Amino acid sequence: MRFDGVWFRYGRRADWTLREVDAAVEPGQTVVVLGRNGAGKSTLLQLAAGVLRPSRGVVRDRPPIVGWVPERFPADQPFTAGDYLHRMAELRGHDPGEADQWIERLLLTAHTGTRLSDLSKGTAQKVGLAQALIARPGLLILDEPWEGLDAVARTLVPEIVAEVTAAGGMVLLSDHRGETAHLPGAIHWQVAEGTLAPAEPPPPPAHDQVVIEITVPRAAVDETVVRLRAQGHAVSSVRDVSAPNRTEPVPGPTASITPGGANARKAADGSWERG
Ligand SMILES: Nc1ncnc2c1ncn2[C@@H]1O[C@H](COP(=O)(O)OP(=O)(O)OP(=O)(O)O)[C@@H](O)[C@H]1O
Repeated sequence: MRFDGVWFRYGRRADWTLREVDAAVEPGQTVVVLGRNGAGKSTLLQLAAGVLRPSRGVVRDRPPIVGWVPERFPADQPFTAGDYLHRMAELRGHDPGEADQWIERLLLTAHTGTRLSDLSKGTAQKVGLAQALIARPGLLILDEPWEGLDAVARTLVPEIVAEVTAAGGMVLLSDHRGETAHLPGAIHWQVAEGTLAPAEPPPPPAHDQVVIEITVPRAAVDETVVRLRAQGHAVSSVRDVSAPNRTEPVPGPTASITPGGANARKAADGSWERG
């Protein structure tokens, strides 16, 4: 699917929300759209979904089945969650029972008899996700899929994304808090000032990280730091167990480490010298 010279504004006299967007998503690819609040991420996703039409330019080669999960599920509908999902399965030409696998997987069984308007935000989001997946989409569009979800459901999102892409589908999702940093293989786009550009993945949020302490022989310090960094881990310091209060920062991702490397020796003032 590709955006071919796409421009968009919300009214004839409004400022352009997006200008000259040229970008492509390949089958099996996950694209994370980054950008601050109001940058135009949802607008871009709705153009991809076909919910909005470009003011100029065109979106080409959109897969025939699109699953779109808006940032807020429109819960103002006169159905229970179960009725709604069974009807959506039917509308999409599937057996209504096919909704049940998603009801179970997304832990919605206890909520099937609840009216959509009485669901919590997170549960309503899961109903929105289920309706998109029932369709077996070739393009799955998730607008801030982490918002409002409980811890269990949050872990399901990367799993589901991986399944859709493994089946050759494309996934386009927005993330203003950088929570999707660890979606393996995803590419990133940044929307800013109305334009779209490729971006580096943001670092994982601090609350999503832990510190693991490991102990290695002194002779293996250099090699261990290099290997851990090559595996994508952040190594920030090395502590000498014989001087527990002395912690040496490890400069730069490629710089050699302190203290001192394999042949280091301790100086009289307690600092480490290279051997
Ligand atoms: N229906 C609309 N009519 C007019 N302007 C709109 C409409 N929807 C969004 N906008 C405006 O377009 C701009 C981009 O909005 P959009 O929702 O795409 O941003 P976003 O990056 O998704 O932000 P957020 O993270 O807050 O959802 C904003 O200035 C917003 O106020």
